Amino acid sequence: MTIFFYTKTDAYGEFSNFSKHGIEEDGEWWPTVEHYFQAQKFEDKSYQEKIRTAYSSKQAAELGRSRKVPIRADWELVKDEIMFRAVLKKFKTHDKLKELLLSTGVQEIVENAPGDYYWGIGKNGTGLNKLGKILVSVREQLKI
Ligand SMILES: Nc1nc(O)c(N)c(N[C@@H]2O[C@H](COP(=O)(O)O)[C@@H](O)[C@H]2O)n1
Repeated sequence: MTIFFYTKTDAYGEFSNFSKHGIEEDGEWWPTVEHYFQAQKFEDKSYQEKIRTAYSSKQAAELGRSRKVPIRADWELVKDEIMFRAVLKKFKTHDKLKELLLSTGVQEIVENAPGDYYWGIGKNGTGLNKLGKILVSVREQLKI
């Protein structure tokens, strides 16, 4: 069976980066993985802080997707590794989430995000599902 997730309130919503499960990175507390991931797009420290303190993951995503502030030149090269590290930290930080992820066994995990053909599968199912694949890699890492 395949595990699909997308919104925070549906089954496996905890797998979304928008879920309220914070992580500590770079000596700071980030309210969600989304806050951390979006902030890493920028070299501007004050803009990073604006994203870190955004009142919701949705607002953090909006700030991170704005191009009023330039993003780092190497973003496309580093974004997968940054996402993996942040998601791994989330599941190492929250024991209940770790249990939930391990309970999925060997099943495929899919971010059913209609508008996202990179991290999710997009509207027609042809997206790359990078986040789902990262969750599977994190699950493997947690078993070691
Ligand atoms: N809930 C939700 N809504 C969307 O519109 C989405 N695109 C996603 N996917 C998540 O978006 C994050 C990365 O977005 P960008 O690379 O900045 O566009 C990442 O957390 C995906 O899982 N989720």
